[in-house]
Amino acid sequence: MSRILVLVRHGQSEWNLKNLFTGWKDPGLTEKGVEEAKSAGRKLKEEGFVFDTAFTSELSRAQRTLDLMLEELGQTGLAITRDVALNERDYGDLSGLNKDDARKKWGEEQVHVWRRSYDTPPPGGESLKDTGARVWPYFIHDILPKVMAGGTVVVAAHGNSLRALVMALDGMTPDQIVAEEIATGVPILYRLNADTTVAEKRVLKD
Ligand SMILES: O=C(O)[C@H](O)COP(=O)(O)O
Repeated sequence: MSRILVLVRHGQSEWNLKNLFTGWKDPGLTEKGVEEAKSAGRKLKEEGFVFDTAFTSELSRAQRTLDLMLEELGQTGLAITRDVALNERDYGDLSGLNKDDARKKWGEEQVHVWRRSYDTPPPGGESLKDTGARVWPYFIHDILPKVMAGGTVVVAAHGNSLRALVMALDGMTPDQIVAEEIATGVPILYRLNADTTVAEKRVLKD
């Protein structure tokens, strides 16, 4: 019974590099992002992971990251389920704006609240709570049963869709989640107990 869940945020995107709010926009990976994805795959291979199934969002940066990891793992034929529920938080009216320009316009504190608070949505977009309201049910109905069946499951997704998942798995409060950052291309491993609680968590940093 392995009950392993691996979460990976996509590698650096073109808009991460340009420091733009991205949300549901769909830029590709940079060269560095491609390298980060390959390196995540190599780390998982070194650890001996063989996945039973994979999940990703409907955005190409997460899909490409997953494909590159699976190539490194020699698992290109793996079944992949793509679902909009795993997409990045919708950044609404901020999408496409430069993050430093936004700080100049609305102030450092307001922008931080939009980016990291639990329940304050950016204008026209989703709060982390809103993002969780679509990520959590999808996780419970579609992903968790595969893990609980003894599977080894990989999820390639986004900074905030993964913050929502980590919040639930780690039992974090709305205050605690403010400080949680998910790095690009760094696998986060969870091994679950038979009652779905977390037996072990490891972050595969360099
Ligand atoms: O959508 C974005 O801009 C990024 O992927 C995540 O942004 P954040 O660091 O502001 O949450």
